[in-house]
Amino acid sequence: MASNTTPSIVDYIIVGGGTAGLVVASRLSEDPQTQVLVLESGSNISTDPRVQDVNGWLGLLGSDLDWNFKTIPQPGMNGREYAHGAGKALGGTSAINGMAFTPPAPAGIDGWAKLGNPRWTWTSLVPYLRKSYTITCPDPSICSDIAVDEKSSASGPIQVTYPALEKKKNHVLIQAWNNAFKEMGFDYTGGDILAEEKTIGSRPYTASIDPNSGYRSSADVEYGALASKRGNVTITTEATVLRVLFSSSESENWVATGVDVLVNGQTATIQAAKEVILAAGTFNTPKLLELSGIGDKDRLTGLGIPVVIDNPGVGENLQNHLMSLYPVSLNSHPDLEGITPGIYAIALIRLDPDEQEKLLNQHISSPRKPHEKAIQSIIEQPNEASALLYLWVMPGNGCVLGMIPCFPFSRGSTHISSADPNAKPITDPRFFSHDLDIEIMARHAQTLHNLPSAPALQPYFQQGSRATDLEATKKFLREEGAEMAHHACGTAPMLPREDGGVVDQDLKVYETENVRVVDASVFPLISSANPMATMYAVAERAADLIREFEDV
Ligand SMILES: Cc1cc2nc3c(=O)[nH]c(=O)nc-3n(C[C@H](O)[C@H](O)[C@H](O)COP(=O)(O)OP(=O)(O)OC[C@H]3O[C@@H](n4cnc5c(N)ncnc54)[C@H](O)[C@@H]3O)c2cc1C
Repeated sequence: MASNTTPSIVDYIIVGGGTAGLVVASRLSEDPQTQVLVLESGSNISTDPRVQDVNGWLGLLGSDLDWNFKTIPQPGMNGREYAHGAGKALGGTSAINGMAFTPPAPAGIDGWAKLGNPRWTWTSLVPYLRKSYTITCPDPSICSDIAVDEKSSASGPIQVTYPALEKKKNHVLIQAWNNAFKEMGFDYTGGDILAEEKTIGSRPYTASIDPNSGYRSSADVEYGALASKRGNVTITTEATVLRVLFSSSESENWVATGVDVLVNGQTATIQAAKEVILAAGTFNTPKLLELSGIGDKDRLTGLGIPVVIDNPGVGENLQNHLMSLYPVSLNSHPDLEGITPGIYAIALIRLDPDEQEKLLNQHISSPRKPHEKAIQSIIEQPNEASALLYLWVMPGNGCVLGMIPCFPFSRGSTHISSADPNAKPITDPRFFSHDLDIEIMARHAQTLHNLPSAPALQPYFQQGSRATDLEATKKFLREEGAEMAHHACGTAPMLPREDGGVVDQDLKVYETENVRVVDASVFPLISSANPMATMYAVAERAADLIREFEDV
């Protein structure tokens, strides 16, 4: 798959062979006349048992396959700092992640339009979601048992399945979970996972696992393999791009001529006849933009980097999910004999609407910022969720109940602090810097802590002792109970320039002729849940924009 002979000129240079980069490489190379080069820092580990093993992904964090980014201490979280994973390998983070495959909430994507991108709506994205994955039941009779509709409107390279459904024994606990949420007013939503009618409700857990091989189905294994069969694609691994090069601006916009890349210990210049596409991820893409002279002029000048485009939005708007985990023990109940470990089910829930309205009025001051308005308009809709809960059975009698608030209000940043390409960026998510985040999370944490005593679940769970008083819950979350999910995005956002935007609706970097960003840094608003499914769809659409199949 990977090549040692890197061409010196191609049509498209894709910086980063990760989740998004390999989708774009695979689609652009469908035209045999188009020469595509992927430059990836990591190596090709597609057949490495460590990544294939779907149960071993937690062990990849902090390994040689991880960029090992870190946040600075977070004042809103008792000064804690966090290690943020990011895949350094062909396949990028799709090769090391937790594989939860959760499509975005329709209203969440419509929020992108509300933020100033009228042509990015749920309706415009859904064909690309369908184009990116195929979902298969482990066994049709098993799926009908739990009311999963076998029919799906999707057919694409990423293989998705329902891992917990395979063992019929597991269904009792899943049914109990569904019943518990039904009792709370959140009905089960089986069927097509691209549910358009409503986001709230419980649903089966779906993961990017190939049901035939039982291995991880990642961008390298699926899209990368498609691309590498073609003679017009070169994938060079262990190649780190240092900067994008520009010709002096004769016209209104800057033209990228290529990149400088470190490969085999040597710096080489590679030319792009058409475009440079940055797909280096949420932390490395803004870093590369800044190293290339695109960013806040004072920051760049202070570091001795010649300014190409003064855009203070680069590296700002960082968003990430927080999560809270509640370890509980299962009872030795006959219904649970022989159950297998793994994530069983999820549920998307919302707060009591009156309480939520009070909170929004109390904690958002006027004038409301664009993202505050957009989030409010999403979570006020009766069918939209403000948190995702999940049930994860551990080996033995252990179990973890998890909760992730869907749309955080806090915004952070990631910036270079040195012109040295080897230096890590300084990342400050500013968790809980917006009051609403702790208020909303604490209320959902109370629901989480009460779950084991829900009538439908109570026979199966030993009762825990977590505080449910609101103030105590807030304190607990700040001090130890809130953890960072690895869903960072938004640091080169698709937004109007005056609102801090870095790319336009064609994903083109403002004031450039031919530099695009296609990775999670363009998300103007975080996906309601795990972002990988959204990433694949955005990358599929980006490929059509680049080859002008679609005129947004
Ligand atoms: C531990 C962990 C668990 C997660 N679990 C889930 C989950 O279960 N479900 C879910 O939906 N999401 C999950 N995510 C998030 C999700 O995987 C990411 O949001 C998504 O994969 C990001 O895709 P991307 O294309 O933006 O970046 P990436 O996939 O990270 O791709 C960027 C690529 O660029 C390369 N690169 C960077 N800099 C350079 C450079 N200078 N030169 C050349 N190459 C470079 C990188 O090595 C990498 O391959 C998880 C993330 C982590 C870290």
